[in-house]
Order: sequence, then structure tokens, then C-alpha cells
Amino acid sequence: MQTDVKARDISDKASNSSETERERANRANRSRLEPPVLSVEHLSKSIRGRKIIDDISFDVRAGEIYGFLGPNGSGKTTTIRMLVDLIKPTSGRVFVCGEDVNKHPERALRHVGCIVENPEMYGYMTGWENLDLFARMQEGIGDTRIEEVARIVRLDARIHDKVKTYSLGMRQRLGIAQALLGAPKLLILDEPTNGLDPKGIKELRAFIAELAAEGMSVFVSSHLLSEIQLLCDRVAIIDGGRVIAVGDVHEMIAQAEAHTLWLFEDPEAGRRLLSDDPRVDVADQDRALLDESVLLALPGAIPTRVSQADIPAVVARCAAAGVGVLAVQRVVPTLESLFLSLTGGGRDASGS
Ligand SMILES: Nc1ncnc2c1ncn2[C@@H]1O[C@H](COP(=O)(O)OP(=O)(O)OP(=O)(O)O)[C@@H](O)[C@H]1O
Repeated sequence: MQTDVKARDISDKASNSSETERERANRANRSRLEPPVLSVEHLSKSIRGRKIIDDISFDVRAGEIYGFLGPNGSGKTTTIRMLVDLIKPTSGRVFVCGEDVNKHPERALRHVGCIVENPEMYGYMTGWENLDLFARMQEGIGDTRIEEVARIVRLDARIHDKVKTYSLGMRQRLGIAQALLGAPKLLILDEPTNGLDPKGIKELRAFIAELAAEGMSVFVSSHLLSEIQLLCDRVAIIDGGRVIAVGDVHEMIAQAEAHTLWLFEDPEAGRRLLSDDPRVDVADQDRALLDESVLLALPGAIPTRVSQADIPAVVARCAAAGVGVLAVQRVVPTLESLFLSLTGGGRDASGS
């Protein structure tokens, strides 16, 4: 099934950048009229008779941050490797800025900066020396551009230090700086937040938003819905090698059934009240598929399905019965529960 969710206006995802929401929405509207920067058409890949990628299609527009979301092993890296001609598709085509990646890789890939897996950097050399080494492999990239990319990824203050003294986040950003050297129109990042601490993730998010604000398209893969939700305009969701949905991630989340967590002074009395209430469906703890961080934040919380409109009346009923409500929290669905709502409950790795 392929669900195409109508694109909506862009919200405040780029709050760390200098671009206002209106400017961002205008840019999104303009870019809808332009030809896509990346077009993936019916791409498939079989390895030793096994279909790893099965007929996937999507477009990425100019200046768009596009999420490629799927669980481990769903086929994200294999797809990205085909996007940049590291492996050949079994069938289907990929176009970058209108150029066929398979037929004219050099012409197509001069518009692309990419990090697949961890970029190789030399620890005994400085950040600058590493960038300079890559710059020499391409034509027309001088010191000014190296300075520029170091500034973009916020490494300018440490660019002359040895890479072995860098944190993981700094190495990651140096990798992105390298990918940016040739001023690509499309930046492809495979799970860029892997291994980063919250500060590193926040910084990465901020400058990806800035790059997009300046017109670059960014294609980011992740297995974390929350990450994609914070970063991306639109998303393709991949599972078992098939794209099961394409569209606006916020709309998808809004349409997915959210859980509501309840925390009571007396959990047993609270559970009895909720179970008796026809407006509330008390969810099975194990099947609630809740985000671990939410469960940690609310230990003892009871997961339910309840319409938002009914919550005040249910809270009032609890209060009238003398059962104190400590907290009521709507939770963002996990990738797993989003899958369930997109596939109508029938998640099947084969996609059939
Ligand atoms: N060269 C290969 N030979 C056989 N199977 C492969 C090969 N490359 C990938 N696969 C299989 O294809 C599937 C998709 O792998 P892929 O690495 O693309 O997924 P992914 O979504 O990037 O996952 P992860 O986030 O864990 O890297 C997996 O089942 C993997 O085992």
C-alpha cells in the first residue's frame, strides 16, 4: 500500500535557523513548481535471488529536508548506495537534477554530497588537512571553500586541531563538511545522528535546517520517527524493502492513533475507573508499543486509547471519585505504531 498524504504548510522545524516559518513555507511552495532534485523511479534490487528493494519511487524537491524512515534492515542503506552509484539497481532509475545516475554517474553525482557509513578521516591530521586532501581530488575547490564549509558545520574554531582530539559529533560534522566541499544541490546522510549525544544531535539538526534554508536538498535516513519528525518536511517510509507511505510526517503522525498515558495517585483505583469508562480503551501494556523514554518519564503510567475531546470529562470523573490524577500525556506514536496505522494493523515485511 502506498499512502500519499497531502503536503501541508511547513511548520516550525527550522526554528534554529534564521529562516522564518513564512519564508520556509514560501520556499516549499516555490520548490513544488521546480523539477525534483532527486527522482527515484521504480527502483528494485535483488541480491542472490532475494528482493532487498522492491519497486520504490519518490521525489525530493529543491530545498527540502526529506526523511527516509525505516527500521533496521528495511533497506535504507541499500537504497542510498544505489542513489550514489555504489551499487547498481536490478531495475528502475534514479535521476539527480534530471541526470540519470546509472547512465551518466559523473554528470549526476557532481550535484551530490553524501555520507554513507562512517567517512574515513585521518586522526593524525587536522580537520583542515583532511578537507584539503579531499578538496585536491576535486577541481576548483580552494581554501575559501574549505573555510566556508568549516564555518557551516561550526568547526571553524577547531579546524586546525588534530582529528583524533575531536568528539564523535565533531568528526560527523567534519564528514558533512567534506560532503559539502563541492557545493552540492543534494546532500545525502545515512543515519547521521547515530552515536551522537543530544547536544550533537541538536547542532546537526540546526545546520541541516540552515542548509535547506539556503536551497540545498537534504535526504536523511533514520530509524527514529522522533528524529525525522523534528527534522524533515516530508518522508518516505520503508519497510521490508517497500515504500509503504510517502508524505508529510506531521500529517501521518496526526492521523496515527496516539496513546494517552495516565498517572494516578492510586494506580489500581485509577485503572478500575478507566476500565469502567466506555470512552476509554485501556491498552495492553505490552502491546502499547510506547516509546521507552515516555515510560521512563512516567513510571506506572497506564496506556489508553481515548479521544482528546473526552479527556477533560474523564479527568473530572476521576476527581469526583476521589482518585487523584497526577498526569495525562498524549504520546507521539512510535515508528511501530505508525506502521500499524499505515498498514491497517497488518504489518508484513514482504509488504503483501
Ligand atoms: N550484500 C548483501 N547481501 C545480502 N543481503 C544484503 C546485502 N546488503 C544488504 N542485505 C540485506 O538487505 C536488507 C536491507 O539492508 P540495509 O542495510 O539496506 O538496511 P537498513 O535499513 O540500512 O538497515 P540498517 O539501519 O540496519 O543498516 C537486510 O536484510 C540486509 O541483510
